[in-house]
Amino acid sequence: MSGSHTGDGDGPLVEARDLTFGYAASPVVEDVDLRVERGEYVGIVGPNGSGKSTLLRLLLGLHEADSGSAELLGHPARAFAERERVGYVAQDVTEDEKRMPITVSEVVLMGRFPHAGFGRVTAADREHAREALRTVGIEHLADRKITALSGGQRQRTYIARALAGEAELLVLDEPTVGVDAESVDAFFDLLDGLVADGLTVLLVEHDIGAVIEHASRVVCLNREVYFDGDPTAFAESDALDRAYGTNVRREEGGIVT
Ligand SMILES: Nc1ncnc2c1ncn2[C@@H]1O[C@H](COP(=O)(O)OP(=O)(O)OP(=O)(O)O)[C@@H](O)[C@H]1O
Repeated sequence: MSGSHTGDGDGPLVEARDLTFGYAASPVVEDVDLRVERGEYVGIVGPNGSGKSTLLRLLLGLHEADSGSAELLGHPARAFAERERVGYVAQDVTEDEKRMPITVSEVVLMGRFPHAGFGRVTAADREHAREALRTVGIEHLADRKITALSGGQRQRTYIARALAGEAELLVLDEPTVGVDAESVDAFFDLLDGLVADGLTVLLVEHDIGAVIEHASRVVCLNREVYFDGDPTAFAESDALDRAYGTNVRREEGGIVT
């Protein structure tokens, strides 16, 4: 999964220092320090509107920080060029996507383009793409138009594209929104398997219980970082109550905010 890239040594895949950003005058992400090492599985939680998606976009270099810095695989995030090394599964279906009358297998094959010699996709590239579809369990959807997928199937398509591209880091923004409970369990099992195979995962997720169960580390955000560390310690800490500004109920089988 680590691909053929070796240039960045063993440094962190993500490194943010004092990262601050606001759409208008007041910041929605403030003084955030975050470091993600290779092999980690980091879950970002926080109340609605707490800056989680914005933070991901800053880390990916899609917004320019007002102050502080964000580095992706050792490069300033804004200038990072080797996009195939980082798979991003965004929350919403983009307008571009809606206009794309292409199939699942074509989307996944696009992950191979940076690897294809002289811009030519080979039989080996196609096999990589098929393998990625098999890994995420949607081989049967290969010829389906991406505009005709459920939310969960779409997420898997973009994960497959990242795998086909040999991404080292997978960034997901609320991948289980609108996905039924059974499929959510299957989805987290899939992520567990990918992490076991060496992929690094950074995930924004509203289901705190799922993050505590699956991630190796939890970051709790409400504009600023309220907690960064071990999931079990997080479940027992008062950071959750402070960040959500409410008493969070801990019930068997989950955490209710
Ligand atoms: N493009 C934008 N222009 C102006 N304000 C924005 C924009 N995107 C987000 N915001 C505001 O920034 C704040 C943080 O939003 P963000 O989407 O990062 O939060 P979030 O934690 O991901 O929320 P949710 O859990 O509801 O998806 C919110 O107050 C939101 O209304």
